[in-house]
Amino acid sequence: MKRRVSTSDKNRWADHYTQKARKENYPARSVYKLQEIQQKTRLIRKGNRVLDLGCAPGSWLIYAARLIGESGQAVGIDLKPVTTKLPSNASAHIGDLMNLSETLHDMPGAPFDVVLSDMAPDTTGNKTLDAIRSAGLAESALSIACKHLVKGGMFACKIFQGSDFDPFVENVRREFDTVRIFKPKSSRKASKEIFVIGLGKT
Ligand SMILES: C[S@@+](CC[C@H](N)C(=O)[O-])C[C@H]1O[C@@H](n2cnc3c(N)ncnc32)[C@H](O)[C@@H]1O
Repeated sequence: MKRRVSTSDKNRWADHYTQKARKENYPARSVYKLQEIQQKTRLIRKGNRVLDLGCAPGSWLIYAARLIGESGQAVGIDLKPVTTKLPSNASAHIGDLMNLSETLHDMPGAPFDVVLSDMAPDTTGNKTLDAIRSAGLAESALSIACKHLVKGGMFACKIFQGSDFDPFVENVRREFDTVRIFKPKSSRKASKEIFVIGLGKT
């Protein structure tokens, strides 16, 4: 018989990742989504230059900085400041990525080996509207990746599934050798979020 998932079960689940993040000194449990993506695709490598779009509060940035080591460089951008202390090979900048693409040429580390986007809109509760906004952010991330990735570069991007999801995947397919769609275990089952991964910028 199927067991209903109670609110307390959901809270326990959330607590598991929150507590693990706290123990491992990450400011957010979203780090485990990138960790799963990394285990599946080996997206980020030692010495890489990584651009992290929507980087606050900074857990992806810290994890990426660990993977790339001292010879690499991780640069993050977000509407909000990152207040967590970052390692010396990582930096965070404030900016709105819906209209910042051109100025990214001047960023330290550009052009990049990897572009990540965990950008998400403030959710309204209206799933259709949230998905449209998420797709706008994902398209903006893809356009940044196309302008600022090296040939052969990698891309991983969050999007909420909705009517713009399939066209977005097609747009990524046009720009990369291989495309994978991935729902991490650490992502809430009820969440519409999913990751589109582009391997090998053409
Ligand atoms: C889920 S959080 C990212 C968490 C981050 N990956 C981490 O592990 O710490 C999503 C972020 O996207 C950012 N964001 C949303 N719209 C943005 C925009 N237009 N420009 C820059 N950042 C944006 C939000 O401010 C928010 O911090």
